[in-house]
Amino acid sequence: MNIEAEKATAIIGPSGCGKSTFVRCLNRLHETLPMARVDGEVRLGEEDLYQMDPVDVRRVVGMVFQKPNPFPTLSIFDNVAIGLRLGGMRNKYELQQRVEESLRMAALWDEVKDRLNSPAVSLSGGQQQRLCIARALAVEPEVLLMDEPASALDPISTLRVEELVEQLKGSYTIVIVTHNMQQAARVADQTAFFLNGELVEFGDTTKIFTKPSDQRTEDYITGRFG
Ligand SMILES: Nc1ncnc2c1ncn2[C@@H]1O[C@H](COP(=O)(O)OP(=O)(O)OP(=O)(O)O)[C@@H](O)[C@H]1O
Repeated sequence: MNIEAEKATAIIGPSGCGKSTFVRCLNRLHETLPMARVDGEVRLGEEDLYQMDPVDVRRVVGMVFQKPNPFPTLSIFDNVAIGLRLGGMRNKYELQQRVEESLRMAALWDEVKDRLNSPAVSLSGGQQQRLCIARALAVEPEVLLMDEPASALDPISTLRVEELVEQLKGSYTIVIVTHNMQQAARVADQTAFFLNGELVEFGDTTKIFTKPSDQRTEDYITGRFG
């Protein structure tokens, strides 16, 4: 698959078809599983991600998971700052700047600017998810992987996350796993359809949803299965 830079690519397919497994290959998370074996190649520009230090890979390729997972003992500020501090940023002013910028990009700043020292877990689920997006953006990744980022959220928070994907895709390369075909159609420029661990079809979202080449894609998007 040639995932285009600074666009949003959706990964769709029925439950268990391998969507999460696929995106986890893109930032090498699956290697943490016992008995994992690696085949093939993932390139970011000219660089082979599997030749890089995995810690560097995860800085360049950030990830947001289905359930918001802020660090429960840390404040809102520290959740966003942690990656920067681990990367060696010590200057307080610089940290503040970057935290604010990341929270603004995640469309959360206005809601939290007066309580940055409150625990992250005091936020609503939708706010926590935007906090996790801010945490991922703080270290300035090139790619943002989102594994069903809105499926645990209410409709209003879902809409906010979708709006965010729209905004972010001009600056970041986004790969979003979604169960929701309408969501894929709304936010993604390109869509990949997976079935039984196999990539069946990949192309422009409009084409996948209006004129798919493969019968299995057509059956899935018209609701015949899955
Ligand atoms: N290409 C593959 N070959 C063999 N097994 C695979 C392949 N891809 C995924 N699997 C296995 O299939 C199972 C489901 O995969 P995964 O969780 O990635 O699916 P999913 O599409 O994200 O599912 P869900 O939508 O329910 O979250 C896992 O046990 C995974 O190890």
